[in-house]
Amino acid sequence: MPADLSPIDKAKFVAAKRAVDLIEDRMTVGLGTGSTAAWMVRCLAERVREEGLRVTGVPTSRRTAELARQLGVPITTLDDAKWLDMTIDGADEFDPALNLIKGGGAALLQEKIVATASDQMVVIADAAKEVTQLGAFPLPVEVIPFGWQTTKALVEEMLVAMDVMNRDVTLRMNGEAPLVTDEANYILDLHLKRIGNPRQLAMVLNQIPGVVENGLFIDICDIVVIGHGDGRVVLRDINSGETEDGRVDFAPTDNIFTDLGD
Ligand SMILES: O=C(CO)[C@H](O)[C@H](O)COP(=O)(O)O
Repeated sequence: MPADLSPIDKAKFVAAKRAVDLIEDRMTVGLGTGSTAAWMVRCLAERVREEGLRVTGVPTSRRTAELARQLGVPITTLDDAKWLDMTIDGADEFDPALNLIKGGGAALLQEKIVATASDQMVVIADAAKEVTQLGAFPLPVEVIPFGWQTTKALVEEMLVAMDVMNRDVTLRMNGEAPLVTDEANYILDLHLKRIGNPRQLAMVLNQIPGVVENGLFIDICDIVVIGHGDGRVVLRDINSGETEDGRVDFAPTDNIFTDLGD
């Protein structure tokens, strides 16, 4: 086991491990995208290997599909699965109502479709992702490349009309070129600092021609599992109102480190 794993990676690992314990035999599970979700795929692969857990994963990105394949987690498409028991995914921010900002890894479109098609969405996060108000993390908005500058201008106009004070909008780049998502779209990042009414903003953004989807996940997340660097794990369930405070031993097997590519 690498001795130099950072506290943040330990926090991501323990959150992922606790969430993977929620998976039952024969479930169909949405597999999120990002560094925390990658820990989840590794922990899930362990259960498949060690316990013979029968699970079918629905990946939310090409990256996650590739990792699942490498680690031997059976996967299918959303069209095949149609409906899922659970999705486990990371987030860039979550608020007290478990509303989220997602899309830091540019997979928000597939992530939202898969999470919405699931009985339960479980978010796994290190404690730094918890905020009282969303918006410090730039809000990703997926737009089609055709006429993206017009779409950007329309987004800016809408932010003025909504009296949003901080409204810098930038095109996400990948080196010199625009970043292209798995669905061949672009991402606009909205630097808003704080979002007063996330529900309203999410609805208004999706009315703009050229906008495919936005990274606000409203009323989608059911459970958040918050990991800490010392092994403490807090699980909050928005439906039952219950909070569980526990620990996960940081004792991953060597196997789990075989694919630390992120
Ligand atoms: O929304 C996402 C990808 O589109 C990720 O879940 C989000 O960016 C969190 O990533 P990480 O776990 O690496 O912090």
